Amino acid sequence: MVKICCIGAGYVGGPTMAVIALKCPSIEVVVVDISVTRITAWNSDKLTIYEPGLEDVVKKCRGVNLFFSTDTEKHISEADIVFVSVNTPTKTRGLGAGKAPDLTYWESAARMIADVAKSDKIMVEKSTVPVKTAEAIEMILTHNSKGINFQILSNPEFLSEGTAIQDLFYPDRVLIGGRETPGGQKAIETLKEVYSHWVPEDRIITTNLWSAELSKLVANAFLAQRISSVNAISALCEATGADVTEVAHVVGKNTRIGPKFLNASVGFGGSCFQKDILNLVYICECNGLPEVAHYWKQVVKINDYQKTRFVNRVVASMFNTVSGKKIAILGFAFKKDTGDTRETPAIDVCKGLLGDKAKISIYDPQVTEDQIQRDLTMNKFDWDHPIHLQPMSPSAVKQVTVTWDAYEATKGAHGICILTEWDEFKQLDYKKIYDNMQKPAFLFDGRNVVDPEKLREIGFIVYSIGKPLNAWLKHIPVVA
Ligand SMILES: NC(=O)c1ccc[n+]([C@@H]2O[C@H](COP(=O)([O-])OP(=O)(O)OC[C@H]3O[C@@H](n4cnc5c(N)ncnc54)[C@H](O)[C@@H]3O)[C@@H](O)[C@H]2O)c1
Ligand SMILES: O=c1ccn([C@@H]2O[C@H](COP(=O)(O)OP(=O)(O)O[C@H]3O[C@H](CO)[C@@H](O)[C@H](O)[C@H]3O)[C@@H](O)[C@H]2O)c(=O)[nH]1
Repeated sequence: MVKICCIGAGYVGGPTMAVIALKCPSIEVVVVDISVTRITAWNSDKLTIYEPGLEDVVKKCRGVNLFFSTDTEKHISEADIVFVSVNTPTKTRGLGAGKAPDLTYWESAARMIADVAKSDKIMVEKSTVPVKTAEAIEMILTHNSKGINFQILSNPEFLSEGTAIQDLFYPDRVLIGGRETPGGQKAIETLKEVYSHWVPEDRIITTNLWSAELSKLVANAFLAQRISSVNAISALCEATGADVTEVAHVVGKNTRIGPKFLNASVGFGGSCFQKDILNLVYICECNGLPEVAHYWKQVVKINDYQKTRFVNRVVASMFNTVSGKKIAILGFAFKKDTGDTRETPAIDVCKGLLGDKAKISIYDPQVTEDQIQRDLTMNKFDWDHPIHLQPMSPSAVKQVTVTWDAYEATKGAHGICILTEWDEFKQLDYKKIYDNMQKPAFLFDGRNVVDPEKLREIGFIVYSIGKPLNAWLKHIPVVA
């Protein structure tokens, strides 16, 4: 029986390995992690992450051919294929701080493999890493190999949170990069065989190692660039009376552009886009390509601009101050159908409003109070380290309350900000909400989930990203 071990039981390691186990009953899959809490949760009824469909898959395979363990050494040494799916955070200090990825966890995983391996292994890069990482890993492995043969493959993951299981069941493509040597090609074939259990052959792309590593960064950069492009246009729409939804619809009808990923928003979030673009920027700089670096940096800059613009719009509209006012935040996760808050725009918006002394009341169907408090007190990029290495939140932010009910969160509020596009926010009784708010009642829709006209009929002053403005908002200058 082929044995797979995956190092890192996070948002990628957990779901990808669960799907491999489900689709390949003849393969034993063990997911290991240094975090005891995470492994305990994976072995319990309350999985460590919320992802539609994941629980079903895990329940079907756990204890059969899918296992979660902290016994890293044992399972690495027994495995034929070792996936590495650990964190690759942005460096916070030293060379490349604020841009380059911190490969500490990667390197320690590679050293662990070299230490405990007793037989030949294929090591698969599942984490998103800078191009040429495989070369560094090869060096660590071969210098410590004790005669063992290691083949390194790059097999970046393209799943999106909230749709991870569907993305894994029906991937647009699976990418496998390897060395162009007979050993490298044989390793590619071995991994290809695993995916062939459910992925059609024409969707499995094989390339050289560097193309595979780079393609992952570029794919994310292109996706994020689309959002920054439409978000930049949203500002122009507000200034001119055009409607960004209509503009995006028209533009997306061009088959060369396509309709997906053109929703204007308060900004993109998530653990990947910003980190991966900064990584790309750093690689360009290191390769003497400052113009290319500058080009991609703008995608992140526009995203920051969009978040600041949103906060300024809220404060300016509410008579230039939110001091002492209750602002309800609907949605804290970085997108719907996930409880993940990494780099969520809600953090920046809340911090901006707190900076103006607002009192904030937050409701998100999947995010706990503890998580929100941690997010609002943590420094930039600290969130991307294994949980047990993250700083504890020193003291709760007192001006923030968290509830499990949208009506409670909005009761007595002066304004509402919608920051995640949860479907349930479309169905709320906005008349009831309006009746329980201070007047004038403001609503700032950062995800374009509500119908602004209907809400204006109720009496709200509504701001929707990139849409024609209320008469009141039109005359208020907003400086981002
Ligand atoms: N989250 C996504 O949607 C997504 C999608 C595609 C790619 N990626 C990439 O995949 C990688 C992992 O992302 P994630 O979201 O799963 O991160 P995560 O933080 O959820 O999980 C990483 C896990 O690795 C563990 N870990 C770290 N060092 C370890 C070690 N030496 N031994 C054992 N376990 C160790 C951590 O404790 C943590 O549980 C990143 O490079 C990310 O960029 C993420
Ligand atoms: O039209 C859109 C689409 C998305 N977003 C926002 O963009 C962010 C990222 O969304 P999405 O890409 O759907 O989720 P991720 O889970 O971050 O997935 C991205 O990052 C992963 C990690 O690398 C990749 O594997 C995926 O292919 C890539 O889509 C979220 O805040 C979304 O709300 C918008 O604002 N407008």
